[in-house]
Amino acid sequence: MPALAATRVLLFVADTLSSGKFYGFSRVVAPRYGSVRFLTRVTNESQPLTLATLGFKSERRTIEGNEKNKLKQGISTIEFPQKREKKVGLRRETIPVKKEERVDIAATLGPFAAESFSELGLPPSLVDRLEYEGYKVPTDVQAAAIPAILMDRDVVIQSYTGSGKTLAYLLPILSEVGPLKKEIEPRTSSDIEAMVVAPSRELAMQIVREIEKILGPVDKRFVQQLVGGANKSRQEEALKKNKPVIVVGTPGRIAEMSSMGKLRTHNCRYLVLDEVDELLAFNFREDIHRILEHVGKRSGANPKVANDPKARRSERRTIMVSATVPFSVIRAARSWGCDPLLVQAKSIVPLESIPAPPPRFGRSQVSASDENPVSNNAQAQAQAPVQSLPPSLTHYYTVARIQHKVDMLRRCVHALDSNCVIAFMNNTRQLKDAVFKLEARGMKAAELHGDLSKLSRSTILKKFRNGDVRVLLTNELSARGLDIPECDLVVNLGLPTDSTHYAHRAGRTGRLGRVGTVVTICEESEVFIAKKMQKQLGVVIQSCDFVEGKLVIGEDEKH
Ligand SMILES: Nc1ncnc2c1ncn2[C@@H]1O[C@H](COP(=O)(O)OP(=O)(O)OP(=O)(O)O)[C@@H](O)[C@H]1O
Repeated sequence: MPALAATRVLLFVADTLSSGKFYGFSRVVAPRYGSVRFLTRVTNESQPLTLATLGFKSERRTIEGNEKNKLKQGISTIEFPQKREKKVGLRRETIPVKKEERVDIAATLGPFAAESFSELGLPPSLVDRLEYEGYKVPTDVQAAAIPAILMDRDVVIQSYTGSGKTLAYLLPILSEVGPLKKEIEPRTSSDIEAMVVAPSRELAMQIVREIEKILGPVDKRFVQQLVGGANKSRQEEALKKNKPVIVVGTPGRIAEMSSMGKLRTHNCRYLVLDEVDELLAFNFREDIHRILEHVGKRSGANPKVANDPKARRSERRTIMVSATVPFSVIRAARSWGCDPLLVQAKSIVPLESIPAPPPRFGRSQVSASDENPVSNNAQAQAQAPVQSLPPSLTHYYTVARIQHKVDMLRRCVHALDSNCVIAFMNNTRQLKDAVFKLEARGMKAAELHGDLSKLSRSTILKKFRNGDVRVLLTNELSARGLDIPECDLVVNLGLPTDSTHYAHRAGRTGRLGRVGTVVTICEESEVFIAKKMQKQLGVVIQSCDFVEGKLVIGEDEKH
């Protein structure tokens, strides 16, 4: 790190957030990496925290005329494959991708927006790999989180589903550990340097694939999956043979390997808890506790550190991530992290500045918006009330008797001409029956749930991703983190238990600015739940019906 930058880091760390002031970015010219952004203190405390108020945006060039066109066409517009070939039933047909599926990140640049990854202080080797894989413009949450993590801060990252949170934490980690890191020096130990924990095998494997993609085919051995249900001795052998720098896994398998002494994590520099609010659930508590206690802890080596809990904590960076961050996460992050920051697409605030929500009584269901710390934070009042759902989603509900719900699903898929559908049910035993009914009517369907073997689960997901399955019937297992960009429709056959669950299910569609539709099929007696969620999430859930192959909006909604 250049001397000037190092000085700023020290100043920054010394001048802690105890002053209650917010921090932003400034640019330092670093000979090796071009210009790099660093956090500095904001002088004008009365202004909202944006790149402009931080003197960040002002450094951006204004792009006009031809250059703007070029930027839109070449640099900043992400283009998805224009055609998706898919087998529907026995027919094989080519489905053109909808026009709206072109995501123009540059057109929606927010206050923390950056025009390139190199602007954010990532090393050139990593930026080259990103370019090669087609990642050219950072999303808002990436532009905010990457510099904050590079500044060695503990963070909680909250941003709506499909907004690119995975790369928001992976890129700063990959710029510090592994073959693409800034300072290339020979590795002196075979210790794990970064660990990512995710609540499901599918999500953990998805993160592994994302890291492998960035590392490239030669270096992908530097990441190792440690998911439950997979062969343990093979995982042990791979750890010994490949000496990975990053491990990604589920809490149970990681905790098991750790207690068996198979994982060398005392020098681990980064611990990521992805879908942290889910990882705080009771069933993961013991494993997560073990992980937090053992990863990146060198207590004993330095008696001064061993006696000071805060110093011990600060040996490792703790990064917590989710689209939904209830106050329980804020509380946990405060006790596990060291002066952590809450990083969102358009703001960065110290967690200490977030007040506890007022106690509430008599609520049967938890409200995502009520529990969202930001809506309780005066700093963030100007922000949209819905922060866990992408704005590109359209929400509907329709009414059907329980025995007609699957048929309503089929009519809904036809009317919306959807080709990649995830339908949620609450009871695993009903999934098989629903698949049978859809297949009998010529609609390719498959079930996905936790009772299937790891191999069956990955085979079904592969088929769904490839377009060999049109409707994936599943339960809560698939609600979190699953990234299938082509998914254009989510259907709730069984109602989600609360608005947090609604948000994660709904977020499987409309990824990264794509259009998406969410339809909840209620019984008459369940309509009030859909209306309650509409209020809690701050979205419009319109009533509709599917008649003669068309979607018809309910009469009362038209007025
Ligand atoms: N800068 C970028 N440019 C293009 N594509 C991107 C960029 N960042 C992320 N993506 C893609 O966007 C999709 C969604 O990203 P990701 O899965 O990280 O979202 P998320 O915010 O973690 O969602 P969720 O809350 O549902 O877990 C992925 O397919 C990812 O590869």
